[in-house]
Amino acid sequence: MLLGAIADDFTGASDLANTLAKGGMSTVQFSGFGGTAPDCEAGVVALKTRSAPVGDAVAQSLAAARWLLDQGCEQLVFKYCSTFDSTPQGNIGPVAEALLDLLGAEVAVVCPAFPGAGRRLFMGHLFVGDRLLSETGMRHHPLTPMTDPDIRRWLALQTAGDVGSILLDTVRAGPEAVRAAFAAEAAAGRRLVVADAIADEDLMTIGAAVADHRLVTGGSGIAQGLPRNFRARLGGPADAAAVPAVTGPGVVLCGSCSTASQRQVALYAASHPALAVDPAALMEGEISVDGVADWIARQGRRTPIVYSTAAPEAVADAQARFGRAAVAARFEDFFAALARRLADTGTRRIVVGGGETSGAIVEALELSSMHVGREIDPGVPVLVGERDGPLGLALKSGNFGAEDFFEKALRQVGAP
Ligand SMILES: Nc1ncnc2c1ncn2[C@@H]1O[C@H](COP(=O)(O)OP(=O)(O)OP(=O)(O)O)[C@@H](O)[C@H]1O
Ligand SMILES: O=C(O)[C@@H](O)C(=O)CO
Repeated sequence: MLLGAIADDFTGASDLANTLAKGGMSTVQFSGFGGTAPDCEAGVVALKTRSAPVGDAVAQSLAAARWLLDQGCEQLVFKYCSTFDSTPQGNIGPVAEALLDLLGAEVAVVCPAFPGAGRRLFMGHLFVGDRLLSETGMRHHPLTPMTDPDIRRWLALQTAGDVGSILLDTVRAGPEAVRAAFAAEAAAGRRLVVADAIADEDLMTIGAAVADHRLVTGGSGIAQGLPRNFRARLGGPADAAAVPAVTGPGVVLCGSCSTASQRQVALYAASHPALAVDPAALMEGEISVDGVADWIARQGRRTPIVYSTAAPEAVADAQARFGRAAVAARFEDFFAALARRLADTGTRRIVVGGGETSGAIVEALELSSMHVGREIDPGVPVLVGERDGPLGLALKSGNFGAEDFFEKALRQVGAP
C-alpha cells in the first residue's frame, strides 16, 4: 500500500476512494483496521469521527494512521467534508496537528475544495455554488453549523499553532511556486496551510506540489492530483470494473433528510414500492425490523425503498418530541438491523442514503473491507464487500447524486 487515507465519515471515505480509483490506483475501503491489509495501492479507512468528542477523534485517527504506516504507506491523507464540517473546537484542526506530530512533518495542505461538487476555495473563503458557505444551509447544520466561510479563521480556532494561506495567484503560478510557498509558511512556523483551488487544474497543481509531503488534508478533490505522483510504481491502469460481479435482489435504504435525498426518494418512490418509516411509530415500537423485512419480501422483484427521509419541520418535530440523539440512534439501529436481516436472507444489492446511516449499516454488515468499483455519480462509487458471497453497495453522501441516483445505483451495483 503506497497511499493511506483516514476519512472522518463513511460516505466521505467512498468519495475519496472513488477519486483514487479513478486516478488509476487499485483501492480498498476499510471499516475498521488490524492485521494485514489485502493487496492494494491505496487504502481508505472509514471512521465515524466527524462529530465525535475531540479526544476520541484524535485517538482513532492516530490508531488508523499507525496501522496504515505499518502497511507501508508513504503518504497519508486526512479526508474531511468538502463543506469543512467542524466546530470551533474541532475536529479537523486537532486531528491534523496530531497527524503532523505523528509523522514528524513540517507542513500540510488544508484544502476542502471539490469544484465538481461546487465547493471552491478562493481567498481562503469557501463557496458552495455561488454562495459563501455561511450563507448556505450549512449555517443551520444540526451538529456542525458553519457560520464563518473564512477557512483560515475557522481552522485557527481549532489549532494550537497559526494557520498559513496560499492564494490562487500563487497556485496559478504552478507547482514550483506552491512548493516555495509551503516552505515559506513552514519556516514561519505555520504548519497547516489553507490553499485556494477553484478548478480541477488547481488541485492538480497542488497535488504535484505536495508529492513529498507526508500528510495531505482535504476533501476528496485534493486527491485528484495524488495518484500521478505514484505513477511510476502503479501496476498499470486499475480496472475499476474488475470488482466481483454481484447478482441478487436489491433494496434502497435512505436515512438522509437532505434536500437532494428528498428529491431522489420522491422520484424513486413514484415508480417503486415505498415504505416511509414514521419516527413516532418507530420510537413507540409500532414498527419492527421483522415487519418491514416481511413487507420487503412481499414486494418480490420490484426493488423497494425504505426511508425515514422527511422535511425539516417533520425532523424538528420528531427531535423536539423524542430528543435529537435518541431519534437518530433509533433510526440508525433500525436501518442497520434491517440491512443485516436482508443480507442474511438473500439481498445482494444495498443502496444507502446518508453518511451516518451508511456507517451504521456497514458496521452491522461486518464488511471489514470493500473493493472500489466504477463511479455512479460524482463522489459515489460502486463498493463490493464479501458476506457469504459478493455483496454490492452504494453509499451516498446526503447532498450527492443526481435525481435518479437510486435507480442508476441499483443497476450499476449489480444485476437482479
Ligand atoms: N425523520 C427523521 N427525523 C429525525 N432524525 C432522522 C430522521 N431520519 C433520519 N434521521 C437521522 O438523521 C441523521 C441523518 O444523517 P445521515 O448522515 O445519515 O444523512 P445526511 O446528514 O443527509 O448525510 P451526510 O452525512 O452524508 O451529509 C441520522 O442520524 C438519522 O438516523
Ligand atoms: O466531502 C464531501 O462533501 C463528502 O465526501 C462528505 O464527506 C459528506 O459527508
